[in-house]
Amino acid sequence: MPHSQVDLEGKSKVLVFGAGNFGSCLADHLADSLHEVYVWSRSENIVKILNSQHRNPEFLTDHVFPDGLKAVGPEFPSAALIQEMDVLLFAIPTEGVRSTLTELRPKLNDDDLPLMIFVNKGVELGTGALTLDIIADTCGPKIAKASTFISGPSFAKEIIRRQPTSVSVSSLSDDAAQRACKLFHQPWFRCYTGDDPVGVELAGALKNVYAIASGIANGLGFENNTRAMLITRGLAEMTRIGTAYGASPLTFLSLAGVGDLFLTCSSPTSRNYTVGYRLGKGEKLNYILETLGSVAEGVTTTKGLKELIDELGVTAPLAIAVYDVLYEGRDVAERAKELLSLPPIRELDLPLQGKPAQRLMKKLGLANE
Ligand SMILES: NC(=O)C1=CN([C@@H]2O[C@H](COP(=O)(O)OP(=O)(O)OC[C@H]3O[C@@H](n4cnc5c(N)ncnc54)[C@H](O)[C@@H]3O)[C@@H](O)[C@H]2O)C=CC1
Ligand SMILES: O=C(CO)COP(=O)(O)O
Repeated sequence: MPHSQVDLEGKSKVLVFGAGNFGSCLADHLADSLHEVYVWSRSENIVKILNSQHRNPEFLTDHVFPDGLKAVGPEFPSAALIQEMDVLLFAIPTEGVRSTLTELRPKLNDDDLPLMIFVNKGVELGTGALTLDIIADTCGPKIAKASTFISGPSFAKEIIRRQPTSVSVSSLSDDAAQRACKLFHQPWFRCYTGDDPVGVELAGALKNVYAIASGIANGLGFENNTRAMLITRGLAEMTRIGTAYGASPLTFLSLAGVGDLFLTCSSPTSRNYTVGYRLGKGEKLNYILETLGSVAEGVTTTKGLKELIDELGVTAPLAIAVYDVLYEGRDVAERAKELLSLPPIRELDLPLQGKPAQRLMKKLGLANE
């Protein structure tokens, strides 16, 4: 039976790309549900220790992984292994997606394509591209249209302890979203399907920028009222950007939207919040990134977002302020003071345009010229 027809309520073969915090935790979740799971790491040490001691020496180091979980690498997985898989799950930062898919593409069997699921939360540096766009460029529209995006309030450190968690599972293909949902859904990991991957991707990427802002505010000594202001005005800004892009405004009220925004703006478990907090305390960005030990996608996303905001012509004072602090060397306290001195505006205003998403849908053959 072709992999695309495999009923994922049964047991599936899954290859996870990336053995960082999120890749390891999702591999653990799926192996625990008795799927046959392989995780690829570029680190020889991680592969060795995961296979011999069922531990990841760099991420989630306290956790003992299921015996059935197998690590592969550091070489890129072989065509033979890839073609055996029902599902490929990509848990690598957005900056690595294009090169990974370029290497993967010739190894795929076009007559028997696996379900492809992406969990990264960012826009590509230099191009501002969403992952859906990167997939279309590297793998073509057929694979892009069937790709699925999982996003939502989901700290790896809590999933690994089976804290009840919910996520948005979105794809242009309802069948693919349903299959991904069946694969992951458990009482402690509830999945909600949807058909706005553009909105889900934008929400997941943008919330990281506002998490940096929230961390900065807390680092500067501001408390709960200020955080609530940032979350609410951040949501208005995200929705404005997303709607101008062509996403549904409702997506920003989903788990991938306000759910993840609330989570990452409120907790030091968030790496993006932590980057902001340390900036607010006066540390230098380079030093923070060198010592963080894990990716904070919001830092690169802020750069791509600035270009997108300019292109769309939307008002996004919080995102621009984060950009100024990260990339223009602006002093955090001074920049916060400027934000607080802005004149009042109408509270809710959504421009309905959507040209980038329309261009992307045309590329995928889903919209008329
Ligand atoms: N940690 C979390 O709680 C969550 C993370 N995410 C997203 O998942 C993605 C991965 O995040 P984490 O696993 O937390 O990051 P991490 O920093 O813990 O691990 C990233 C992993 O990707 C690998 N990697 C980096 N560049 C690569 C490349 N070019 N090719 C192949 N592998 C590469 C690294 O070696 C590492 O194993 C990010 O986009 C993040 O926003 C999403 C939800 C929750
Ligand atoms: O996206 C996340 C949880 O949903 C993780 O956030 P950080 O990348 O800021 O740690």
